[in-house]
Amino acid sequence: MKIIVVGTGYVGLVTGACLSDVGIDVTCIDIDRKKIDNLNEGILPIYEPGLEEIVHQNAQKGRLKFSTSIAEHITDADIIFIAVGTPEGEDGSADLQYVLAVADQIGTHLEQYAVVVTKSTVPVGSSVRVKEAIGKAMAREGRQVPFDVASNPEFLKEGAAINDFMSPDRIVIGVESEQARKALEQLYKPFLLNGFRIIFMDIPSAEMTKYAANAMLATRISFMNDIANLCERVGADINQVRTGIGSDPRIGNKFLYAGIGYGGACFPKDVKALMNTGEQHGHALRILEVVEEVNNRQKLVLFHKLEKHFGGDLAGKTIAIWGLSFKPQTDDMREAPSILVVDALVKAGVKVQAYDPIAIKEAPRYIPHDITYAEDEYKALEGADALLLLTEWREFRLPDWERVKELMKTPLIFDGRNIYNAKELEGLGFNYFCIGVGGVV
Ligand SMILES: NC(=O)c1ccc[n+]([C@@H]2O[C@H](COP(=O)([O-])OP(=O)(O)OC[C@H]3O[C@@H](n4cnc5c(N)ncnc54)[C@H](O)[C@@H]3O)[C@@H](O)[C@H]2O)c1
Ligand SMILES: O=c1ccn([C@@H]2O[C@H](COP(=O)(O)OP(=O)(O)O[C@H]3O[C@H](CO)[C@@H](O)[C@H](O)[C@H]3O)[C@@H](O)[C@H]2O)c(=O)[nH]1
Repeated sequence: MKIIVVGTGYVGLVTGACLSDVGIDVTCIDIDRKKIDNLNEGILPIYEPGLEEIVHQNAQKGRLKFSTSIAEHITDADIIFIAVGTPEGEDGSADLQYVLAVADQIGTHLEQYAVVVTKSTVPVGSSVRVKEAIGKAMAREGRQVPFDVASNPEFLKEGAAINDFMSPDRIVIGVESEQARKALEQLYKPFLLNGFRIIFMDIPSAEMTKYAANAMLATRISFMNDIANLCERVGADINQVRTGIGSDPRIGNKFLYAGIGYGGACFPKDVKALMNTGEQHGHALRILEVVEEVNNRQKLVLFHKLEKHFGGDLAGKTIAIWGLSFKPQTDDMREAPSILVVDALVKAGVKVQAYDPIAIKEAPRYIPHDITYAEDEYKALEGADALLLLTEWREFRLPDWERVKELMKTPLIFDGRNIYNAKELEGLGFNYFCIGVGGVV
């Protein structure tokens, strides 16, 4: 079996690497020549735990190749994955231009039957548009080659992508032909050995499943953040409330963590795209409007606590930040709450000293201010009036508190991820604030 994966970002590279790791011959294609040149030299474009090793091993064995040319590699491909970006368009809809450009290329060069699978997150109806774009390109070239389209949305989480791909809870596949169904069943066999399952459905339902899943998870997070803010006001503790409600199997204990709002390459844009689909079909998704509003507000909740603490005047203060990426174990800065927090701090006249173990290289592309990027977490604390914990990297969990206190001008901590223990820190002489805990605020 031979596979092509078009788009070599977080999803495409993980998909290509993991498929090659079970023995399949994979070529990853990207329009970005620098990315491909680097990959051919063993340099990865992203940070994802465990990915580098898999890429190197399989590239060495000749099972995983990288190229900029669909034309050169499409000849004997059985399955072609489209895994390019679907960024937010001006009106909030998913921009399909990259997906359709790939479809055009496929139609231009396809020589024998293949299944064209959309892995990118795309609105309902996109597979129809992919099919049309392929057909149009074939007509332009004066050829007719049989092909099928399918939808196989990806559910991996950044920072845990390899495990999510290798041991998926489920694989969702939308098909409209038996031949496509068989090809994809065969492809995913190696991943089903541990009892995981493929859920086959029609294509529109598969496309909708992806958005519904992300919108549901985003809703849980906004719900918990809203409850957390209420907990602060009534003297309850969101951490205890989470344990209490999470023990009900109908609710479950995952994705219930209050914090500084959801960010990343997916939830913010997918919630907007689903709302846009609703509007286009005369059915406004009112719940998601509020989910988004609560999230936007939550991203600045820590800043407002800090501002309140200093009586509304932050000018001239030095603030340390630990963590810039939108979540731990990734260098991804897309829609990271840190971008808004830094912006608000700088506009309030604050000197920002930030540290992130991995995203520190990527951060300046997203943070348009001249802030200090510290070499390590302790350097960021020098002379700081307060510390804001924005991303719960493991290495921030048990710092040397005595050293932290010595370095800071004032022992004041605002924890945006609730990773520290209020009593312990207060015992050590810190003034501690977190999210959703009455009495601590
Ligand atoms: N990042 C995630 O965790 C995640 C998880 C599940 C689904 N998704 C979805 O998967 C899709 C890809 O997301 P991503 O985060 O991997 O994107 P990304 O921005 O990291 O990568 C996209 C890649 O596609 C390449 N590309 C664009 N046009 C191309 C073309 N015409 N030919 C070849 N390559 C082209 C770009 O150069 C880039 O390398 C999106 O629809 C996203 O919503 C993302
Ligand atoms: O209880 C929680 C869980 C997550 N988050 C935040 O939510 C965001 C997203 O986190 P996560 O879902 O772990 O990472 P992503 O890589 O964005 O993964 C989501 O988006 C992907 C792209 O569509 C999907 O494939 C995944 O299934 C889906 O979890 C981050 O800002 C987290 O800090 C919380 O605030 N509280």
